[in-house]
Amino acid sequence: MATLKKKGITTSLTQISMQNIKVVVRVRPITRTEEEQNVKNIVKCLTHKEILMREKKYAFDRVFKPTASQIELYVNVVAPLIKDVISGYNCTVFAYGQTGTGKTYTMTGDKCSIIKNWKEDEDAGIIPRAAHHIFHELDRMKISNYTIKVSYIELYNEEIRDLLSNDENTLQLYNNDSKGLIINGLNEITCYNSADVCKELQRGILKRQVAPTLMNHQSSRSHTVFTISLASTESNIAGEDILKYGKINLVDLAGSENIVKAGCKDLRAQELANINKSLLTLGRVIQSLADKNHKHIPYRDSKLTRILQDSLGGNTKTVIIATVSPSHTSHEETANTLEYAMRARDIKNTPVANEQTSKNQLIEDLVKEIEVLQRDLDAARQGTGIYVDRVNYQMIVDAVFAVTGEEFTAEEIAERKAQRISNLEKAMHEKIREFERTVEECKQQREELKRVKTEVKEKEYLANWYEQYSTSTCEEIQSLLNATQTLNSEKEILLGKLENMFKANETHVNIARQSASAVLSMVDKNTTEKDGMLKTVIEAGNSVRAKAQDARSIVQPLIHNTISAASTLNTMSMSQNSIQNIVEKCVCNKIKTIRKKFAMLEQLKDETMAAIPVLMEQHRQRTREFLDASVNYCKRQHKKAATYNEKCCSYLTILENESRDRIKTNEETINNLLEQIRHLQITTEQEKQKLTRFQEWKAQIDEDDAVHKGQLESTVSKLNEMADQAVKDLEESVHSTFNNHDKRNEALQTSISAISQLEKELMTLTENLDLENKQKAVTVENIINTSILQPCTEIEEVLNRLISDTIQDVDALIEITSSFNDTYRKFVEDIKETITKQVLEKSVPPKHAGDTPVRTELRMPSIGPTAPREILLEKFKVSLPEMLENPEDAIWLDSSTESAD
Ligand SMILES: Nc1ncnc2c1ncn2[C@@H]1O[C@H](COP(=O)(O)OP(=O)(O)OP(=O)(O)O)[C@@H](O)[C@H]1O
Repeated sequence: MATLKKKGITTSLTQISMQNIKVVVRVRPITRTEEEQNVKNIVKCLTHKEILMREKKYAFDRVFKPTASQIELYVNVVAPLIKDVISGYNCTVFAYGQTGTGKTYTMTGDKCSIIKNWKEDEDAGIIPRAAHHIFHELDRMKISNYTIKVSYIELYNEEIRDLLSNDENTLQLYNNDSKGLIINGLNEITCYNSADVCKELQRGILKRQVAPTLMNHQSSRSHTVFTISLASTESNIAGEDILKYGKINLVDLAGSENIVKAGCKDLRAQELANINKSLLTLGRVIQSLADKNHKHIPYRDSKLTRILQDSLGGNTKTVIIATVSPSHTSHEETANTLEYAMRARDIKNTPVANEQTSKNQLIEDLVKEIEVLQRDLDAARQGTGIYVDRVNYQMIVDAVFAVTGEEFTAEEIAERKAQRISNLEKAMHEKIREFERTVEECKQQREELKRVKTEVKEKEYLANWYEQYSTSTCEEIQSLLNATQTLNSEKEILLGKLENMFKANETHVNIARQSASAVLSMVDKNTTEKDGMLKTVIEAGNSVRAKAQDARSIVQPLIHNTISAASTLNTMSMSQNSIQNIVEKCVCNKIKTIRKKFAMLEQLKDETMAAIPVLMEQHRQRTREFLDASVNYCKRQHKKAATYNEKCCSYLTILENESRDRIKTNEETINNLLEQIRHLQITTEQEKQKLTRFQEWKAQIDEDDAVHKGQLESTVSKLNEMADQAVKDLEESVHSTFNNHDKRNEALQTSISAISQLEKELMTLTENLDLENKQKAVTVENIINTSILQPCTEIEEVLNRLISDTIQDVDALIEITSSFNDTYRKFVEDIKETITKQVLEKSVPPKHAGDTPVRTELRMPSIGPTAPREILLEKFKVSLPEMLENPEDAIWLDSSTESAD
């Protein structure tokens, strides 16, 4: 049995000031069909509170343009009511308007799917959004002890159907003094989350009466009321439990238009009359409520108004959403709706919260009521007729007087009392039955509580185990994933490095090879080209080879390292693959197990949730803690990862630096090698140039030598000629001496002076030649010393050899010259001696006048059998002037004496 009214007797109400019910208007956008029909837009939203239609302005609490979203409407209209519901108010939101103007769209939304967040879901209507909002708000306010129930009824053809019930029976409405309006047999489904509410809504929608109309292909012919009721308990400062009851009725009315015009041709007359009746009565109720002078409000004329009685002029907070079409074709219905809504604005409600009542207070109230009834019962038992206890009678009289201000006659009072007593008797019996039922329920609940407690313990244990298990599993998975990630990233880095190292090594090896081959080829070339440079080049080649060896020795460990790194990487990738497989398997298994456990736990959780909301809170708390712990754990992991990353980065930097240093060293080595090769090339070039210069100088020296030789030869030939001439002259002079001693002497004197002159010239020439040769030798020596000795020992040797040869030649020349001088001097001395002897011997004056002087032959001195004729001549020429100078020293040959040579 469900109630649509708060529990009157046991709940006292706190009155709040009266307030007008809130009326908002929502204008639907023009539909595609309407667009195709080229309908005119006759509705204009002037401000967010004013609307204009056919030059008439209407003001409402809020006007929503066709572009207004579902969220915008909800936030402005329904969201403020949710807190009131939690505080214990009854609230009603109903959508009123012509068919096809968006009542159902506004209340449930087009899709009516389960929503994840009331603030975010775009399409959701008021009902699913409000459901999520209530749960969210309870969670936010940390209210854990609550029960949420939903009911969904349809009012069709003046019959009430339970949309959440499996049977098709219609439900009966009746008024209960204490409980207000009761819909007998209505199902109230307990929901534990917003998804449950949405599921129930979807279930109900499927049962709803819909039929196509010309205006809406899925037109609702019925009125529906979806109610979410909330009962929550809070403890006050005294430690008493405070109960709060609040609910929200979400009403989707049938189309307010002329049904015949809307195209419902297949309706039976009764149906048509009933649909209109409900709406007409609603209109009249609104009209009456708006009219301050109107006393009778025809709530009872239709079931719709009976159900909505408390929402219209009662203690409920009410909002009417009037939906209209902007099309000119619906101008009449739109005008009606707007007029209707305008009238509804004048309705005043007196919203009151179901005062927070403690359980003890509730029991106290019940006990008092039972006492009153008990007294009446006793009085009735003691006499005939209808008896009321004196105290009760006085209370009744006081109450009646307080209400009407009239006094009644004893008969009237007796009649009323009898009526009252019979009512009270009925109520008492009802109460007793209810009390007994409550006691029974209490017993059952106690047992249930026991069972649930043990279950809770079990589930707590299971939850703990699951928590621990899931934490450890999560940690394992996380660590495995981290390890995999680290391995992956390390592998990537190492692969990158390996590639770079391979490239660098390749380049180094190529460069080294090229350098080595270039150097070797150069060495070979130089070796073949210049034997002289062989040693140097070999040495240079050796040093280059040594450097290349060094480079190789640098490169080889790198290659070795690279290969070992590659093999490590291979091993790592293999181990990583195996780890990945293990992880995947492990993760799959774990996930399966977790899923199974989770499903099991979900089931257990559902049961637990149903039984004890406290457990829910504990569970939530634990979950929160677990989440906090997880977040902390994640943070810690993040920190660790960051530290590890830093370490990796520093390690990488070190590696990079090392590699860079190695590359630098290699580059430097290679540069040095290249520099050396370049230097060698330059040196070789210089050597070549020097050699060429040297060859030129040598050629020059040879030329000079040849010139000198030629000069010498010409001098010698001249001397020979002169000597011949001198000999001739000497012979002639000797002859003339024989003829004329004086003349001869004079001639001899002339010859000797000429020879001495020649000798002097010869001496000068020789000296000059010596000097020149010495200078050239010095120059050559200098050139050799400065240019060749230093860079190339082989060239030095060659040059030394050449220099020594040249010196030897020069020395030989000098020696020859000096020996020639000596020989010549000796020869001259010999000649002198011979001539002197011969002169002394042969030039003995004739003892007698007229004696013919004896012709004596002048004999040449012997200089040994080996002396050539030229040398002898030279010797003679040299010694001749001396001889002529000192005739007494000349060696004269006897005319009879044959020359020995
Ligand atoms: N504000 C709106 N924005 C977008 N589409 C809308 C809007 N209002 C209504 N519609 C669309 O108009 C069509 C009719 O809407 P709906 O079924 O909600 O009308 P209704 O007033 O409930 O009609 P009925 O009284 O016949 O049940 C739907 O397809 C709906 O998507």
